[in-house]
Amino acid sequence: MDFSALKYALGTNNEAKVKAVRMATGSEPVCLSVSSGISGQPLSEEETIKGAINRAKAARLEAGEGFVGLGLEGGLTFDSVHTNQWYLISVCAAWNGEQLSIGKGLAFPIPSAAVDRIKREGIELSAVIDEWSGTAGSNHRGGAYGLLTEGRIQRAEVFRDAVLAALTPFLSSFYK
Ligand SMILES: O=P(O)(O)OP(=O)(O)OP(=O)(O)OC[C@H]1O[C@@H](n2cnc3c(O)ncnc32)[C@H](O)[C@@H]1O
Repeated sequence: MDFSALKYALGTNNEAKVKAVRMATGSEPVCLSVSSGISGQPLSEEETIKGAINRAKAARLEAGEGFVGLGLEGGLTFDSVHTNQWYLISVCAAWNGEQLSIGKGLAFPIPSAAVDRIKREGIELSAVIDEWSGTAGSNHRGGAYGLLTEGRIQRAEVFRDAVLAALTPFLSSFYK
């Protein structure tokens, strides 16, 4: 599969997300600041996927016909069935004008203390992670994955896998 054969319009300038697309496709996306059309802090998988789709479609619309739109969205989801635990998910939507594809990256458990603050104070996950890690802009770098795994997993790597999952049906002959 030649991922670099396609042209990509990415619906953000976020550094971790741009890096993820570079790693997944081996090419440089056109980056466009578009709206996700959802809340700043998605609190369900459904809303997270919706934000990714909105970004992918808006990016392609702005970039034009020859592009595959990519929307990368991070969000939280609660598992009430097995673990009573919140998870961070990283989703990629890909839209080529005809076909929509969704890739879901690693779901990682998020401490309830973080989610309690998000709900109580109306802040976003990045604010909590910035505070806990003593840095700014954590969502452009390792993110919550980086902090919680002490650098073993980076946000860009999780999104890279989500991008590969979303794009593979466009490129692999197994899906034809
Ligand atoms: O610049 P954009 O593309 O908007 O990216 P973002 O990181 O600000 O926003 P997302 O919509 O992907 O994520 C929703 C919120 O969750 C936060 N978030 C998601 N994943 C995170 C991570 O790994 N580390 C820290 N914050 C994260 C993020 O910063 C937002 O406040």
